[in-house]
Amino acid sequence: MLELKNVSVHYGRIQAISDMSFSVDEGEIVSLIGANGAGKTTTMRTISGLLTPSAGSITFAGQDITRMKAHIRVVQGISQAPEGRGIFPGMTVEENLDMGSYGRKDRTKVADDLERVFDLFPRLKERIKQFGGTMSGGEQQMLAIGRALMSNPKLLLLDEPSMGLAPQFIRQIFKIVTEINNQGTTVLLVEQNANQALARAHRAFVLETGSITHRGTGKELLANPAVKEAYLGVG
Ligand SMILES: Nc1ncnc2c1ncn2[C@@H]1O[C@H](COP(=O)(O)OP(=O)(O)OP(=O)(O)O)[C@@H](O)[C@H]1O
Repeated sequence: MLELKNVSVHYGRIQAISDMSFSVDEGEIVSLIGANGAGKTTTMRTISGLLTPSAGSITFAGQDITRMKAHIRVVQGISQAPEGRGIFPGMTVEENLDMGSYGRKDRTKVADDLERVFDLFPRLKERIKQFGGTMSGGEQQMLAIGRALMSNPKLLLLDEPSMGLAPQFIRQIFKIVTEINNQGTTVLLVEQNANQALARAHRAFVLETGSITHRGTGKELLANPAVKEAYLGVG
């Protein structure tokens, strides 16, 4: 479904990603783990089209999207719930979700997608008229994921969905990620919470200073001694 080939990304002269290659198959949950500054967010923003690679190529569903504009990628089926959520604080839950379906003409299907979001996150339905900015961190994360689902993506990009959340919300968010995937949406997940991200992933990659250093199934990486020592808090 998605393939990055020899991708490099620069911020001016600073190289954030070096010669990165990986793929995501349809139906998978793929996790990208790594420390602060490893390049996880840069990778996500490059896939969603907010950054352009300085080298390499990205294909999605058989199409070269390396230089495609971000809003066209959304129409093609790539949607991102960004790091830090990025919801519209002065808009209600309903308006935030509406923004996620902006421009879609298939309004009957949009109504079905809204039902899907409310089934996944009943809390959003209860709070439909509440302003986004007054919701708790966990609720805002639900709203960010819900809004991303409102474009009916084939590939959902989740950038650190567990960041800053209380433990009960973290468990809930990861459970919902699996549920979204079971419903047929392919997921690329970026996380510092390596334990959960690997446990939920079909395949995973470890990113260190802009390069992939380990790859395997989620289970393999959970059992890998080097990954355990560096990311899972056990020797
Ligand atoms: N706008 C920017 N300008 C210059 N350098 C940047 C910019 N954004 C990120 N970087 C640098 O690029 C590298 C990768 O950053 P990135 O945010 O992708 O890492 P990350 O793995 O997502 O980290 P975090 O978990 O802290 O968000 C870092 O060295 C960072 O300092």
